[in-house]
Amino acid sequence: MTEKVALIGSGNWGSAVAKIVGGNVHNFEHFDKEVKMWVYEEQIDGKNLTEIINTKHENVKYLPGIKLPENVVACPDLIKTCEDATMLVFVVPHQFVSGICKQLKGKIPSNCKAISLIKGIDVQDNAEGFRLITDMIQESLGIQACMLSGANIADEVAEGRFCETTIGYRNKKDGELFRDIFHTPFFRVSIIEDVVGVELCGALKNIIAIGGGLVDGLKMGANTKAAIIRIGLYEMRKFAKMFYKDIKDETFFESCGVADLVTTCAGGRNRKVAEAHVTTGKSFDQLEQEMLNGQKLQGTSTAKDMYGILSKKGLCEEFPLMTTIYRICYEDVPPKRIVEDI
Ligand SMILES: NC(=O)C1=CN([C@@H]2O[C@H](COP(=O)(O)OP(=O)(O)OC[C@H]3O[C@@H](n4cnc5c(N)ncnc54)[C@H](O)[C@@H]3O)[C@@H](O)[C@H]2O)C=CC1
Ligand SMILES: O=C(CO)COP(=O)(O)O
Repeated sequence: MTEKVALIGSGNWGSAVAKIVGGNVHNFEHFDKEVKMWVYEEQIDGKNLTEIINTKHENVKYLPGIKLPENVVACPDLIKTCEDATMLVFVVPHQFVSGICKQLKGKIPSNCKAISLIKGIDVQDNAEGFRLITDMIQESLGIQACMLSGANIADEVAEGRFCETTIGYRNKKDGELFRDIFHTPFFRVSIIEDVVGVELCGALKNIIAIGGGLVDGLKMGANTKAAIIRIGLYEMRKFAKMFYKDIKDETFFESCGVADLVTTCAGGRNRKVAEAHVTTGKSFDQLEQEMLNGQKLQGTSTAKDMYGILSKKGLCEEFPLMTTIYRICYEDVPPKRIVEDI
């Protein structure tokens, strides 16, 4: 059977993976060579971004300087992008997934499979708990979803610098199929049977990355950064296992676990904006606008979601690092409390 891949999202990471997937479909007989990519349409110098991508073969706003394969076709219509696909790759900031799933409901082939590359969780107002993005995709669209996450800063991946990543699967055949479209000699994919573990590592590390940036802004040095990473990993594992006892310990040693935590505390957007929060005193929202040119921070909203869950369950004292990071982001608590309150 011929598989047809559609990419839902075309931001910084979405564009980097478009380069990989567009290249890899040529390596296997069973993949359709056209890869449609849904673009949230916007105007750049009076032109549609989709038109620019389809003529220049470059996402000039979200991944400038990187050529995309010509078989990646940008499309502003979500339904048209997905209606004939058998493999859906979700790669949008987490706050937009629920709206996308609502639009796609009943509009995709029933034999579709999905993979999420999204680092975040879904928390509805007044809800006690939270929902995984892969569960949201599965429940709203009635299809199985794998999860890909790893130490993967998009610009470095797009430049072809070696790194690893992790795919979590429930159904091994799906995991292998998705590995085929992502694996390259410079983007090494491991597949493991732990969707939830891979997903929670990716979501929670974004909160800790804010902590990494705060201590950079405070010029606290390498030992303090290492402490934030260690305590962060401890809280990530404790939280994940508290809600999902079947998550495997080994998952935290994969690229999606400790490696992503290290890279994101060293070089990610959450880190960069948190550092600037300390040095400028500006709010995270303002800095996101000023520094990221339309890219989205995931760590602050995840910290808020997490705090909502912890406070409703009376668990804040058990997770002092995540709680303090939330308070610094949203309650004007001074950044130096990051080391005083943990
Ligand atoms: N950038 C990176 O280095 C990495 C990002 N990720 C994860 O991948 C996911 C997607 O991130 P990026 O591709 O970097 O996105 P991004 O941060 O570049 O986000 C901007 C994208 O959101 C779109 N957008 C804006 N408003 C929208 C709306 N109302 N509805 C739908 N889309 C809208 C923009 O058009 C643009 O494509 C996130 O969960 C992120 O944590 C994972 C690994 C690496
Ligand atoms: O997830 C990432 C790297 O693996 C990117 O992190 P940021 O969103 O902080 O840039």
